[in-house]
Amino acid sequence: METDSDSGGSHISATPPRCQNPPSPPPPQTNTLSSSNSKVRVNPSHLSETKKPTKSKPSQPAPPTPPPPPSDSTPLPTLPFQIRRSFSQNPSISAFNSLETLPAGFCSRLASFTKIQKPSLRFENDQSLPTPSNPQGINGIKSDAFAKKKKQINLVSVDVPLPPAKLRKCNGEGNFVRLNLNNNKRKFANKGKRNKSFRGKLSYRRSKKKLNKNETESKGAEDEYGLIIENLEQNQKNRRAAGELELVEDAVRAVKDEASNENLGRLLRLVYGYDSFRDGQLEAIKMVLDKKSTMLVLPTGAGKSLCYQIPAMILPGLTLVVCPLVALMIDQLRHLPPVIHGGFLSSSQRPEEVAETIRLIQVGAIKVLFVSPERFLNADFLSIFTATSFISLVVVDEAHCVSEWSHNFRPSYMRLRASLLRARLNVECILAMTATATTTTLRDVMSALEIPLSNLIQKAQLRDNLQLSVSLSGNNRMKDLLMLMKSSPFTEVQSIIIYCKFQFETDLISRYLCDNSISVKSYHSGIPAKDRSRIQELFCSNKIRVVVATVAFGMGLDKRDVGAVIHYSLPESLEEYVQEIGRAGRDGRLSYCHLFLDDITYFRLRSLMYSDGVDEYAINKFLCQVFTNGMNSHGKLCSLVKESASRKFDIKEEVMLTLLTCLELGEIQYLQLLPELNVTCTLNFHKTTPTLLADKDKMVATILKKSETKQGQYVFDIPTVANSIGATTIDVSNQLLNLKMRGEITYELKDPAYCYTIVEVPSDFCALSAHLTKWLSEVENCKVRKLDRMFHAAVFAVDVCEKMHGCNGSLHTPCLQKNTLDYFRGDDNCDVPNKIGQSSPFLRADIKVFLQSNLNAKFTPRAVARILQGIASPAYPSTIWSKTHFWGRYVQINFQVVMEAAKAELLNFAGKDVL
Ligand SMILES: Nc1ncnc2c1ncn2[C@@H]1O[C@H](COP(=O)(O)OP(=O)(O)OP(=O)(O)O)[C@@H](O)[C@H]1O
Repeated sequence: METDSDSGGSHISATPPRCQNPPSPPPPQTNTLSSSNSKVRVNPSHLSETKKPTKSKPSQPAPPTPPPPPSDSTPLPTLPFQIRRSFSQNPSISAFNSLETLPAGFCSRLASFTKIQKPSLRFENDQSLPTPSNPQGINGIKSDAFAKKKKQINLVSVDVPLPPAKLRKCNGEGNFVRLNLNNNKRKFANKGKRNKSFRGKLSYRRSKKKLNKNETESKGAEDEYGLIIENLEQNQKNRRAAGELELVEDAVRAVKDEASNENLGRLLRLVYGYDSFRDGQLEAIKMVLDKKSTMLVLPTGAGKSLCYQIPAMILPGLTLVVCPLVALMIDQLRHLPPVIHGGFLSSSQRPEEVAETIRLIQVGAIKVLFVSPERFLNADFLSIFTATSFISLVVVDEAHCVSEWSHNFRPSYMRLRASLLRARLNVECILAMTATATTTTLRDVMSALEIPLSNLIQKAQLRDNLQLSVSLSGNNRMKDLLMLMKSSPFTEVQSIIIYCKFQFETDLISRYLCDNSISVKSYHSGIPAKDRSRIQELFCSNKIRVVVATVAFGMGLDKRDVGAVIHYSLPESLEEYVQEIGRAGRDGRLSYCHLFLDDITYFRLRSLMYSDGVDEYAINKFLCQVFTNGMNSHGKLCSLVKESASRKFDIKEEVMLTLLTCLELGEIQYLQLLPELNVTCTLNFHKTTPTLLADKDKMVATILKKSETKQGQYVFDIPTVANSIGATTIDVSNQLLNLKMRGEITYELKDPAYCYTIVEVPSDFCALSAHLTKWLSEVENCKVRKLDRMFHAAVFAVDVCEKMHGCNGSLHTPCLQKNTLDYFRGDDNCDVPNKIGQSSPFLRADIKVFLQSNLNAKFTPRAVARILQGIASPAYPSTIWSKTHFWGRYVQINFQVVMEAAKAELLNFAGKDVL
């Protein structure tokens, strides 16, 4: 089985990899929704399909064409941020972005802002502005700016000001400038604002246009008339906005004077248009304004974002929001109310975009900044924050990711420990937010972030408007699904999300539903990002009724009227279940959540829970490589090429990262991680001969010494060169870029690697490997327990509860709610009965045959057990090993039992690597 990247960025103890290899289509069967078939026999053929090869293409050297040298006078002439340079000529505008510092005469300046804003409102449609056909535009904005603006989601510009109107009712339009750049400017800028009479005039204009096709004179007059109306409309809006902004200004001042319920309520009404706070919101906002670090646990869709947005308006410094996924950041950014200027930093941005965002932070033009936890590896990022651009609040969104006992642990979240935040960023207050955390997870998160137990705000983690049901399903789940979709209440529901475990399933199901006249699209991380956002857009605008998706869909999706969520496959934990059903009924209306339960999915998922495990022996070898690399080079740069190391030690890349992070952030700091880098450089010289250039440039001289030459190209390792000249990898990259800009060289980088410097070499490798192995195995067991709890809750609903807890027929809301809430509130460490087999009479014999038929291969017990359970690993990829008919044959037997049997059989084989 191949890993599917739809794990939402999860790592070792998080969501296990998704399987991409399709099982054989289920044979036709007659069971219906009610005729369940819980005793599913495992059919090995379902588990041994051919896998899609994931081999990466060897990269080709770039054609050696030197780029044209740029002009000195215009260093980055075509960049979108050029548009905003006028900011520096008008420093007062920066104040606009901080409600904290709104100047007294602010509103009177609004008129001049709108003068600038007018062209930007018309940016897309106005022929006088740059378009692909008119690249220059009246303002001389070049076509590149036009072409690139779509990408500039975080362009919170200071001379393209806030939207003049729309202070009331935050409707997800977010910051105007960002939305401009999302290609929807016009739509958003005017959305819902034109009054009836204006619409009437527009349609009058349109119909007139049709009638008088050739009457150009009257058309011109009509356009002029339209423009006058539009300008009047705009002026009115600006006046309204000025008035409303003044009110917001007043309300902010009032809250700063006294954070009373009344003052906060007024601000809520003005900025969001909501009448009252929801449960938990006011409490959380007040705690944060009191600078008390807080743990906030509210159900999905309960309005957690507002709990940092309001403080961001009041607090003097920046609010830094840490999000696990870029998509989530962008989504949150879009949902900021227009009065709060936001930005984000991510590795997907171009250096110029990052530089511009940093500049805006430094001039105080950004109030809320979204970053990924990986950003904390970057020394440049940490150095942005100074006495003038300081952080008032750090928000840890999806805070459960901090804990390895959560369903979605991310090692990079370990970087968010309070001690580190305080030491590096001088952070006073932390707000941690989640919708799904067990007591164990909460304790862990609060301890890492040093949040006192008394500062926990926790409300029930399930909303009452979700009607929950489960049904057993056998071999023809697709047919069951179709029947469900064609029955009440699902037929009446406008928007439905169907969650599947594997990418191939989403495509298969969406084809099947399409064939049965249902408007549907599939969504998973294998689909190009552009298409994914299009699908999300179509779904949000009700142009597609159903989305069949993996876990990749939904995080941050705030479509209020999703009426149903169907789980085609069992979720991996109750946390995942709650997150996903939480996409339904965000408008508070009754919504339907159905789960199909089948044993095969459970067995397969349970096997996958073991795909991250590592043997002590492998960890020991890994540690040797990590530290022997730099035995004599304390403080020097070291790197570990991800792909080759992963294959060599048979450890997944995410697990290697987890281990390295533990070595950095554990009790003893053994190393310091640096940003990841492509470390192998293949370089061509163009203008000057290499030796002549080496005479003038120390780095080039070192490159010549440290390179291998292949067909006239110089191939070298960036950290090696950096170490030799006593520079950082960033310095080397910058110098290379500089030479490239001068037309001297072209180069290509490959081999993504983890980079680090060694702080201390461990004194006892064996003890350290034992410790890390034990930890990884505890994390693995925790994941297995979570899956068992999910399975148990679903089985209980269909098999056991029968009219207990008020359940009725196929509706299981009371018992599922109870089981879920008990799980979140109680001890999640306890084992529950499971269906997994503990022995098989043929197991040992099959292992023996398997080993005999693969005498040339070297196996560990774990490797054998993985193959028998159909789990791919870096050294035993499914492309090769799924061809054996033993692949996945023992998926229904406990992994540990299979591993023990493999160990015993391996011991009988002399010459094998037995552990
Ligand atoms: N006091 C309120 N009154 C009415 N609607 C509100 C209120 N607070 C927030 N909302 C709305 O509720 C919706 C969900 O808010 P938000 O996205 O912040 O939820 P969330 O708790 O972060 O959910 P998730 O965990 O699923 O991301 C938004 O549309 C938001 O505008």
